[in-house]
Amino acid sequence: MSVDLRQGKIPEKTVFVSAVALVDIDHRVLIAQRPEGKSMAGLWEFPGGKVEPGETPEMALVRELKEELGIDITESCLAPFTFASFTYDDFHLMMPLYLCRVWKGEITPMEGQKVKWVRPVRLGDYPMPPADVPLVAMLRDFL
Ligand SMILES: Nc1nc2c([nH]c(=O)n2[C@H]2C[C@H](O)[C@@H](COP(=O)(O)OP(=O)(O)OP(=O)(O)O)O2)c(=O)[nH]1
Ligand SMILES: [Mg+2]
Repeated sequence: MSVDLRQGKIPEKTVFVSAVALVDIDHRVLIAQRPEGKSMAGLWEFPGGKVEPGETPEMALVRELKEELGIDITESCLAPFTFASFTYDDFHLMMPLYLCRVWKGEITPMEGQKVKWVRPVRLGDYPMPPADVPLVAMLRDFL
């Protein structure tokens, strides 16, 4: 008989997601509400999404920000900031968070999602996925 001595949840897979905090000149950060029909619908998140095979996290963000927000960013403007490593019920999330202060185009929610510019001290007013809680604390200290 084998006994599993590991404590807690054992994730069956790791999901690699790339996310970005867009920062405006007033040091506010853009968050977007996850649309109905997606997992964690209604929670507020940093823009981004799953890194597809053959992509770097930077390439994934260039693609996702075009798809989700209609803006162009260049990989060179993405500054690595921190990361989330969090075990959900059915997967482990690995999510680098970049900062980006420069983009081209008007922010346009392309998927009907709500977006908001929020001061870092007010981010706590918006329910976010549990993986994001430490990221919010770091943004509050840094920005
Ligand atoms: N984009 C983003 N995803 C987050 C954050 N926090 C967090 O736990 N996640 C989780 C939610 C999802 O399980 C996963 C992102 O997956 P997603 O479904 O939004 O990915 P995607 O944009 O590629 O969308 P899809 O094409 O798969 O529908 O990461 C966050 O701040 N931003
Ligand atoms: Mg997404």
